[in-house]
Amino acid sequence: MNSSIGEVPPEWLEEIINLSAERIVVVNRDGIILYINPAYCEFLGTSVQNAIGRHVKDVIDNTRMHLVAETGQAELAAVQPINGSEMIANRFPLIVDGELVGALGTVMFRNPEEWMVYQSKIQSLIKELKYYKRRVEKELKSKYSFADLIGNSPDFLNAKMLAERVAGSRSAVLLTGESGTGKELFAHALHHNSGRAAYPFVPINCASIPEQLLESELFGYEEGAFTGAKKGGKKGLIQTAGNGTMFLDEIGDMPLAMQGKLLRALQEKEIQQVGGQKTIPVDVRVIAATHRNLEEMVKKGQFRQDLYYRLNVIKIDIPPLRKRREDIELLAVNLLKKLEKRFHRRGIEISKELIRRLENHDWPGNIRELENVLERAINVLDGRVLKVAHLPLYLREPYEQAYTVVGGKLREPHGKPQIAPLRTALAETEKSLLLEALAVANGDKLEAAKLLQISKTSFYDKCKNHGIKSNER
Ligand SMILES: Nc1ncnc2c1ncn2[C@@H]1O[C@H](COP(=O)(O)OP(=O)(O)OP(=O)(O)O)[C@@H](O)[C@H]1O
Repeated sequence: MNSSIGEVPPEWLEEIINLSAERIVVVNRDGIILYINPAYCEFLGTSVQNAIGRHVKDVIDNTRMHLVAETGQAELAAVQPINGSEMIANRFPLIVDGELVGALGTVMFRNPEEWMVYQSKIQSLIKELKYYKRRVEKELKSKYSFADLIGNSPDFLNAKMLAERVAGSRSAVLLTGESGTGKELFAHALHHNSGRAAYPFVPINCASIPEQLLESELFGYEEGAFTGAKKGGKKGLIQTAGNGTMFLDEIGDMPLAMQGKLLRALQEKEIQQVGGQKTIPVDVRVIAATHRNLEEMVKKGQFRQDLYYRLNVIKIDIPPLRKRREDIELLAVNLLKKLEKRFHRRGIEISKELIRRLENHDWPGNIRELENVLERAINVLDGRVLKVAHLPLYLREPYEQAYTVVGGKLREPHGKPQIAPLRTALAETEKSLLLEALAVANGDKLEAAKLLQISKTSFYDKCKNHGIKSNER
């Protein structure tokens, strides 16, 4: 073994030992003391000269050093009464060149009180660690089951029944449907009902991760792979999903170069980190989703055919809300219950007129749009009944009396103006515009960002700030 200890002047060694452990003793296999430091001797009421060469049992009360030197079994943090004090002792077998030659004993803490102080510090760190571990685990658990998928219309029930049937399979699933139809919810439920439920569910939004970062996010990287790479490297999301499910949302937005790398990983069931040489085996189930027409994209050369076949083993098409209008009332009632919990409200009712209005809308943003509309309505609700007047402008008739936010003023239906705080008014207007852009763009976020003349990243950030779900990772 290479060691630089020879470089240290021999006269320093004893001081180094004294500094590294307050009290220290070394015995040979027969339990004879070969070394003991002055600090230990002082505590024992003896001297170094007196102790060296004697059996350890004759020098230290209640010692077990000779036993450790015989058995080779370490004893850590053992309470040992010495000279009337409870000490915390560590006893290690000394193994040199593979052979047990004796034992090393250290007394870490002078008394249990000192140990308690250390312990309570470590204990609180362990508690903190456990807390964060639980949080991360919770984040990576699927949050929804099939019971959370609301709807009784025939097309929706068909999709749900197919999903329930294939949940336990190892095969890849491709979820198709417009934005906001519930593809991510289906993915959660599929994972929840599979044999992988105890392992992570890792959603990855292929559209929201900048292209240059996607590879290192998916595959991870080794230390020093590129400038700015974290020390120790970083585990990729595919590895994080180990034994669990990886949900590749907006797969149609994955750049072609990455599609090739992903296909290789899925076929070979192993990955290579960016800047790394070794192959890491991975076992993940893939659920992919898109609102795009992948077949068309394959024809146009925008999506790899081989990857399409690999992902499209089981295809589940989720119908848009306008094709299941009969579910709107049921959905609105259920979403309202969810929102009531979030906003700590109770007993809110929905007027029949409002339900009719909701049923007549085309919902380009689907259930996400419905959820946002109801959330907005709760925010401007003063009584207990949600009415058409609480809907955003684009869902109302132009002549209807309504709550509006105009020039920073919240206007009630009967016309009495109320001043709304500027920040609230601006935020409300921004949120409305984001939703309207999404609605006009048929839920296509890239298109919505273009309409608003802002970047895709800024659009995602704003959606996130307003709780408009954009599945960012
Ligand atoms: N069947 C349903 N029952 C109850 N809530 C639903 C249902 N479908 C969707 N939702 C709710 O609608 C919102 C949008 O759903 P989700 O994010 O799953 O849609 P998506 O199709 O994945 O959207 P995108 O393509 O934009 O990522 C979520 O808040 C979800 O909880």
